Amino acid sequence: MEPRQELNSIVVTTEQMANIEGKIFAGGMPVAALMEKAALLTSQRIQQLYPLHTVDKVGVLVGPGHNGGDALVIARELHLQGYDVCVYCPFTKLKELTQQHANYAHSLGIPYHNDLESLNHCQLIIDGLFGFGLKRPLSGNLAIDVDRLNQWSIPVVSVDIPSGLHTDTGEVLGTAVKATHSLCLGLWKPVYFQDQALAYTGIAEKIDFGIPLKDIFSTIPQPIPLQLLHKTLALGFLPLPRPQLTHKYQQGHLLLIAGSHRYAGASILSSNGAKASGVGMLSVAVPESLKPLLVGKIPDGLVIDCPVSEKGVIASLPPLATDFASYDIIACGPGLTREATEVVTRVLEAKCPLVLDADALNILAQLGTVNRLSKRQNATVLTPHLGEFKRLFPDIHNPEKDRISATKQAASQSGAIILLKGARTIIANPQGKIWIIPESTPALARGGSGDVLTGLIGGLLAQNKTTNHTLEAMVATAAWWHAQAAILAAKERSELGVDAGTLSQYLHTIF
Ligand SMILES: NC(=O)C1=CN([C@@H]2O[C@H](COP(=O)(O)OP(=O)(O)OC[C@H]3O[C@@H](n4cnc5c(N)ncnc54)[C@H](O)[C@@H]3O)[C@@H](O)[C@H]2O)[C@H](O)CC1
Ligand SMILES: [K+]
Repeated sequence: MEPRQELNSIVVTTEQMANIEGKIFAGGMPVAALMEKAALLTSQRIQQLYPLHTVDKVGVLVGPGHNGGDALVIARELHLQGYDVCVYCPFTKLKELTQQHANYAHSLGIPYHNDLESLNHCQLIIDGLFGFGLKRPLSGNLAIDVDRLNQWSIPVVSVDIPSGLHTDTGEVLGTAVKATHSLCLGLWKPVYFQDQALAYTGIAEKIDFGIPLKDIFSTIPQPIPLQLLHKTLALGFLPLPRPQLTHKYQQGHLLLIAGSHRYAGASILSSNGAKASGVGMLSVAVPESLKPLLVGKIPDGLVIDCPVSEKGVIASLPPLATDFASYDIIACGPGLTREATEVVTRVLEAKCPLVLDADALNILAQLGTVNRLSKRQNATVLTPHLGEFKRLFPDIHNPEKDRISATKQAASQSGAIILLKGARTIIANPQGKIWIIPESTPALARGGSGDVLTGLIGGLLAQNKTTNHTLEAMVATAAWWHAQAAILAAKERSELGVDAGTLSQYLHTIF
């Protein structure tokens, strides 16, 4: 990978970004020159997105800090290129450099308006009110202006981030600009991968304005703490290498424990996810009454029939399933129901890595033993959605307000690898390494798609003994693969056409 391409996968916090910036300035780069570099490239991108023949009148919102300075450089450049530019700056006191750009824009004859309403004839709005310097909520007339702007149907390009969002948590501070496009300056910031901010960021792009690699890599620790798993990286992990000379057990043996009378299909869907991973051997433990169904649907799986309770739930695991040493990985949970306490208690005694999903998570929450997972001999992977996450970690308040930090905290306190499902799925290990899946599709918000993921994760981890990838990287890779299959399926069949069965059939098509 080319060195600057690697930057596409790095996400930096506000503090790290400020430190990187500090190093650039300490090295002697003039502040004004850095702003000029960043804002010039941003204005060029805006001209590509909104060429002069399609857009004529551009309104520029200018804030008091350097985000406002960027906006004024953009205003100047667009004006020089022939756009009909006007400015609205609802502040009297500006940072010095911003004030200088304001004076120059004024001297060029760019008109300044005293109210937002005067910009409603524009065909494009540039939002340069606040960037990563926003510390307190928008209030008063400023908040009224932003709410008014959000009611217009004029495209908005936000510079660096939509004004009003917290750069790290993605929280809306008072109110925030709903952008059509956001042009993130230099390096990706967490806000772009926090679910709560996605309604505001629009189409997001990064503008690489040439931050020296040495300043980046001397600031952020190794391994990179917060990383995006995009195609280039994922295809470094996938497909897993398969030696010429091998046999089925060498390619991993997964035990899947799933299903109940009520949720019979979950065991089939997770088996299909596991099969798509290419796992060498798949054993599936299901209620005995489901065995004929499973044998019919998963003829290549070894079906283990388990005693069933009156409620149609696996009552206990037979010896074949509790011979834990036979398995490289156990994945447990899809469709079990919350009654299968015995199963989860028993499976926690296994020494191999364990993937727990769905009702296994709810049972784990009931058992109250989540913070003792670090005592297990091998890794545990928990794959909650937000509701399950809240039951598992009730002392992590409002995880939706900062999903990245919440996932990191959960991994640290439980000693497990946590995969928090969402529009931007987050994976954290107990040491603080975080992977983010940068794209997905709402087509995945559908019953059964999580079951497919559990099987896929289990199947990939079972084969991981032939590689030296970290477990969390493989968990993230499974989530990336799952999302990509859904994106492709949605493209070919529409979002409505991505039921869980279809999804599992698309898994092998992405390569
Ligand atoms: N990353 C880089 O290397 C570069 C970043 N650039 C741009 O600079 C901004 C960050 O600039 P900064 O001046 O630090 O902060 P802001 O412009 O976001 O605004 C801070 C400014 O606003 C005041 N303020 C904060 N909250 C409020 C509020 N609720 N109401 C009113 N006023 C508020 C605060 O007191 C400050 O005065 C970054 O995002 C980039 O756009 C460089 O130009 C290029 C290099
Ligand atoms: K902004």
